[in-house]
Amino acid sequence: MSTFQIEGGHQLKGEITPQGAKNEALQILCAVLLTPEKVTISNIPDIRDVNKLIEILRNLGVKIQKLGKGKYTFKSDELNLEYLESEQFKQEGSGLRGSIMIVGPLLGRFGKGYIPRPGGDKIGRRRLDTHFEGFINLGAEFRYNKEERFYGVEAPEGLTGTYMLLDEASVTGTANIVMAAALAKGKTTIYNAACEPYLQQLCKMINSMGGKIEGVGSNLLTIEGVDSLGGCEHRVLPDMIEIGSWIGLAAMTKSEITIKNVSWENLGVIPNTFRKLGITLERVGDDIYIPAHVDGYQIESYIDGSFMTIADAPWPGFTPDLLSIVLVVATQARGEVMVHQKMFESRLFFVDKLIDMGAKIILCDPHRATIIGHDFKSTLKATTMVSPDIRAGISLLIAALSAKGTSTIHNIEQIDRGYEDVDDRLRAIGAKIIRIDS
Ligand SMILES: CC(=O)N[C@H]1[C@@H](OP(=O)(O)OP(=O)(O)OC[C@H]2O[C@@H](n3ccc(=O)[nH]c3=O)[C@H](O)[C@@H]2O)O[C@H](CO)[C@@H](O)[C@@H]1O
Ligand SMILES: C=C(OP(=O)(O)O)C(=O)O
Repeated sequence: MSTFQIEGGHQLKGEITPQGAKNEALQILCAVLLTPEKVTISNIPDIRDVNKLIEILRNLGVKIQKLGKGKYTFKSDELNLEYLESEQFKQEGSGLRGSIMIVGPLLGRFGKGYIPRPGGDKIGRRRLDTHFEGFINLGAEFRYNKEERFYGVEAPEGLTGTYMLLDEASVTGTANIVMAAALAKGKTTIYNAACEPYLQQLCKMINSMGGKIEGVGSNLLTIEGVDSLGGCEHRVLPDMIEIGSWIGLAAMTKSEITIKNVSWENLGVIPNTFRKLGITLERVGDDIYIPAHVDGYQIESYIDGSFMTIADAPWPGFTPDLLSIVLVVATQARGEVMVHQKMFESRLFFVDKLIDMGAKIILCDPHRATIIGHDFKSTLKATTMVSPDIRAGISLLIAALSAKGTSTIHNIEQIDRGYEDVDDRLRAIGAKIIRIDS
């Protein structure tokens, strides 16, 4: 378990460039399995989850070449499908959430796909029903080995397109079904599809491989199956969750920061949600400029004067992955806000660490927390904490950077799952942070 030691209370200053998006990269990497031809992907973030998935692809027989930082070619022309039934795969496949998305392309192309119960954040129930109901709708046989927690789908005669209404707009579920349907016979219509930029990027990639997907960006996708898909080049978008994290960091440490090349048109309601907390952020070309908030920031109320709530919702609503950051930023705002995490039931429990640091938070129930901001009249106190999940981890890091004294965060592997070289990049803008590997 590695550790960060953080000396807080220093203003930061400078420019930071977001990494490629973790959750898009995980989808795009799985899509290389759709074709025997070469696929070139750039802006792949160098983070634990992505590197684990690349390792799984390599063990599956994908020929992988690194061309430079974040740029790789993949060729899935001679796959070793026996790996899918090995003990090694049972270990490796369960190491992250994103591995679930190898099932769709394998099922579409080879008529079978297997996966151990995938890992990822322990932030509440993370069911896979939407994925497997989708595959069953396309004609696959489903089996589940309860003891080994091992899932399998098979369709030796191939898949057949159909209409389906998803029970929920699952992000990885939609990606999985889209990839399977891209190689099914006939037309598939997916209603209540998730439509995050991650999915829009996946659909654009499949179309550039010769796929026929319409409705990209909406919750109604139509996929005309094709016999085979070809190679392509794809660039991963900047990580919108990292961008939101740096907005929160800038406000909370009263720092003047420019976030470079953010792809504004793909940020949805994220900038305005931070503005509701009173944070000033300006669009300068494709950058976000955040001035130093020397006089703090005032949470808005609704037009009728009622109390602000920030809640998650499927895209184009506010992403649940940024609510932990909103919550920590609110601890130093002027005013009160309720954070309502509707999707995950265990993602707010990390607030006890913030309460230990002196934050005024009432955890109303597992989904809702009310935060009464300090308006910097009282700084958070440094402490020792353990990072429970990726977004709580970065939120605790932001809290530590704003706190008085030296904090310690253990289990920073959780942060490394999704943030590339986070300590180096934050040191470059003035953060006092030391990594202690163990
Ligand atoms: C690898 C990856 O891409 N992970 C992301 C993906 O996870 P993942 O694809 O696993 O998440 P899902 O979209 O399937 O579901 C997330 C949670 O929200 C609930 N739910 C979902 C849709 C809905 O309409 N109503 C609803 O309540 C689900 O029951 C579940 O508890 O999407 C999540 C939701 O944006 C993000 O937090 C994760 O970072
Ligand atoms: C919950 C997240 O990741 P995963 O789905 O990989 O656990 C996240 O990125 O915030």
